Amino acid sequence: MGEWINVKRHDDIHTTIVTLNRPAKRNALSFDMIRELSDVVHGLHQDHDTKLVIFTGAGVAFCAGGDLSDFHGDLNQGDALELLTPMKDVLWQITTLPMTTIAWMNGLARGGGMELATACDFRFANEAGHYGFTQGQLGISTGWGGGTLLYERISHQEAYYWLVMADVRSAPELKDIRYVQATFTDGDHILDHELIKPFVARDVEQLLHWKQQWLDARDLTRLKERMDQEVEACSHLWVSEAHRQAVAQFFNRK
Ligand SMILES: CC[C@@H](C(=O)O)C(=O)SCCNC(=O)CCNC(=O)[C@H](O)C(C)(C)COP(=O)(O)OP(=O)(O)OC[C@H]1O[C@@H](n2cnc3c(N)ncnc32)[C@H](O)[C@@H]1OP(=O)(O)O
Repeated sequence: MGEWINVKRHDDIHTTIVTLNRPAKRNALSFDMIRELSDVVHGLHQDHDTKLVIFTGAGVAFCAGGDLSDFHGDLNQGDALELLTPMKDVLWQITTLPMTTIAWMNGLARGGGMELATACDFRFANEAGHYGFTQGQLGISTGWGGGTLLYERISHQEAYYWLVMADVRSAPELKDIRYVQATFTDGDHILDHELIKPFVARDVEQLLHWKQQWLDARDLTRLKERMDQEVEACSHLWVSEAHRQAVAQFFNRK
């Protein structure tokens, strides 16, 4: 078991649950966590016996995005580019995993936490949570490639509008724009949940085939280029006064 990322394999049903485990910080992704998550995801790429991977968070949050103590407001553009890139690589690796992936959004998510969910094939959201691509409120744009991925998940019009509004939405609102497949209220026992049972019922070959079909339907070279461009664009906004002030305001809020 890792320090920040728990991995629980259920070999009998070919399913693995990956849990971000930093509840006191709302599972905000520090550099250490990103390194650990990267190792986990690379391991999954070599795993030919798993058909389903479920990403979730411990405590009340799915993920509060990048840890703003690590991704702080005083980085220069080059440093921001360098520091944002590893998580973009993780999101790329998650997107291209050979098995079906689900974001079980057990609670709130913000910023990069939404990007992580967007890298998964399907999303289910707790009705108690609230969710936002709030980067626009921080003077930046999505920095890990998740804005690009959002255009793969929902209509271009809704994606564009949400990124500009940068607002926080309820789970039913996410369902309205088809960002999540369904919402839930009782999500503690993931594998027993009615929403997950149909995935578990499919066999390994079926799920691997459908995932490959999804990957084949995309221009992955262009998708990767667009994710790289997104990180570059975010790194330029990172040095803006609006961003520096927004991060300072977050830490001074209490
Ligand atoms: C870097 C990549 C970039 C991207 O590509 O998008 C990003 O992800 S930028 C980060 C975007 N995320 C945010 O702006 C979220 C900031 N956090 C919040 O707005 C709130 O904390 C919350 C997530 C809505 C939760 O609110 P609440 O339940 O009221 O808890 P607290 O605010 O008291 O937080 C508890 C604890 O967690 C720490 N925390 C939360 N989020 C982060 C974060 N992103 N980075 C670092 N630390 C975070 C918060 O400081 C509290 O710590 P303590 O004060 O020590 O208790």
